Amino acid sequence: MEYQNILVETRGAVGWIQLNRPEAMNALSMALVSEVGQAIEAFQADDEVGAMVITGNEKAFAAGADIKDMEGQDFIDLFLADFPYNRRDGWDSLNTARKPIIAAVSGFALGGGCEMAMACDFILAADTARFGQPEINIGTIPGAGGTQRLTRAVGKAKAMEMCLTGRMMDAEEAERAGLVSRILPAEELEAEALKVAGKIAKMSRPAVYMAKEAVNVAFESSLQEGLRFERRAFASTFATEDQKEGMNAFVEKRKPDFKHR
Ligand SMILES: CC(C)(O)CC(=O)SCCNC(=O)CCNC(=O)[C@H](O)C(C)(C)COP(=O)(O)OP(=O)(O)OC[C@H]1O[C@@H](n2cnc3c(N)ncnc32)[C@H](O)[C@@H]1OP(=O)(O)O
Repeated sequence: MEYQNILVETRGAVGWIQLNRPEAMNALSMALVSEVGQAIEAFQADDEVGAMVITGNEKAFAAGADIKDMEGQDFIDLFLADFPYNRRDGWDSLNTARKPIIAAVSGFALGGGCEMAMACDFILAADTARFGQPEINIGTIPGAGGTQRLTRAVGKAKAMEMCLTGRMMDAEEAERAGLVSRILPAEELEAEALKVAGKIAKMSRPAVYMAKEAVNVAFESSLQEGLRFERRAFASTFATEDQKEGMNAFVEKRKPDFKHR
């Protein structure tokens, strides 16, 4: 598969996707989002890959949707196309991937860039990372999940302030607020993201899928429904060979050898 706007490679068991429009701060053109979706689908279908990483460059993870693409659009164009989800192969693939996806963020993650990072399963941030939903500055609002995912991640007060004023959060504030799982020195981000994704890729794949689904259910259901889902998913791991192997290995004081079955 030939990609114009992203660099894609397999690093061990990790699918690596690097946004690559440095001249435009990795602005998310429709073509770029579509290619991200195609890469995710390809890695999802590849049995050798157990987790993915999406990253940008040191200046920008992504500075949002491509404003030059969008500026000439009017309501009816966007409404009928269901923008920005009109490239369903892009945002939908990200939102529905079963393999875990880590966002490794350096520099700006703004607008759709912040939304793309939040749509990943968790964010590892460089100490240079800056997050924001600045759409208000250009007379619009977030459209790819910003008002919803940011509010769930950092709470109403911070999300409201950021969406109403366009204020950015630096990496430390983002970590304190729960938006990112960890901060790393910028020069260590890539290696650490690869290490963490590689670690996940070695785990039992059915258990990884169930853990991801169960955590995501917490965002979409009541506590009781979530707890019931978790118990059912927990019990079903006992139908896998990997659970037998994992627990045997613990008892026998050795490393497990998961077969993803
Ligand atoms: C997905 C939705 C529905 O939620 C909608 C959105 O995402 S709307 C977009 C929200 N994002 C923004 O408003 C951020 C826009 N960018 C900036 O504010 C700044 O570029 C910056 C703070 C990220 C960086 O500033 P600076 O270092 O001064 O670099 P610039 O000279 O501004 O940018 C360099 C180059 O990149 C182009 N660029 C940057 N962002 C975008 C963008 N979102 N879309 C299109 N192009 C972008 C910028 O125009 C410059 O290119 P040239 O004009 O020099 O060719």
